[in-house]
Amino acid sequence: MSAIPSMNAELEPALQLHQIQRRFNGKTVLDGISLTIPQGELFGLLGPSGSGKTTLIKLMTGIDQADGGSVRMLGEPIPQLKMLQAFGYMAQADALYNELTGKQNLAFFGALFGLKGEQLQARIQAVAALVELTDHLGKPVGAYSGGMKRRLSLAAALLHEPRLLVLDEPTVGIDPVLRRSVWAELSALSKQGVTIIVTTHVMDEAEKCDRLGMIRDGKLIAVDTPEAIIAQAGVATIEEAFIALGQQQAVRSGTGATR
Ligand SMILES: Nc1ncnc2c1ncn2[C@@H]1O[C@H](COP(=O)(O)OP(=O)(O)OP(=O)(O)O)[C@@H](O)[C@H]1O
Repeated sequence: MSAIPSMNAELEPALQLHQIQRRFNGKTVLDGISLTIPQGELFGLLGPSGSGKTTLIKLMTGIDQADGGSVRMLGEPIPQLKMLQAFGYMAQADALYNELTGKQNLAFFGALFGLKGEQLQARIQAVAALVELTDHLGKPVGAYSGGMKRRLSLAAALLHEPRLLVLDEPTVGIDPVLRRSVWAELSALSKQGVTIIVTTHVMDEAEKCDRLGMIRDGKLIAVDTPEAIIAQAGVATIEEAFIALGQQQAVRSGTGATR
């Protein structure tokens, strides 16, 4: 595992968001979001397209800054340069170099995290095996399929063995068999104490999370275990809960939307 940023980091929540506000061009995109995610939790963020999931995830890592409220990662205020080593981030759009091979891409990202020599080579092999790309490491990324690029981005986020993983729709474009193996690995990492925050549209993925945050129109409308959210909505599945709680929120906020 990478170095712990502060003496008390073991005792701190992985993330603490307090009253987060974010506006773009005068429009409020995140509105008063408060959320604490303890270390070791597998936390899922669920919400319709445009509800603010990516914006929230960017604020959690310090890639973007809130207009109001505060974010702490492992007890440290975010954004902060030294915290960049503390987490692995997989963006929704793959930030890969098409003209470089898969291996060269991983070597580049590994070097950014201070990995070198045998350690770097060993980590490249380990993460490539994990996402089943070992046989494709020598190919230029421009020749990869969309799913292969997603898998390479996930491998890059895992290279430096971060204590916190922030993944924006990591399984989009990945076939169901590999999706299952990626989730098996996320569950295994979570059991080892790695905190994982993941956005998803896929309901069976949401059910695998320890807790879920449902976001709608920039507000957190439910935060709890999948079972408790289903019970709260008085329905049988997460998908139904998602629809029912969304409709209740729409009625409360007077938007009338039914998504
Ligand atoms: N840099 C930006 N400038 C202006 N508007 C933005 C910017 N980033 C996000 N938005 C707006 O904020 C809202 C929330 O976007 P966000 O990408 O966070 O949603 P999302 O829930 O991640 O959606 P999806 O599931 O489709 O990825 C949208 O209305 C989007 O257009």
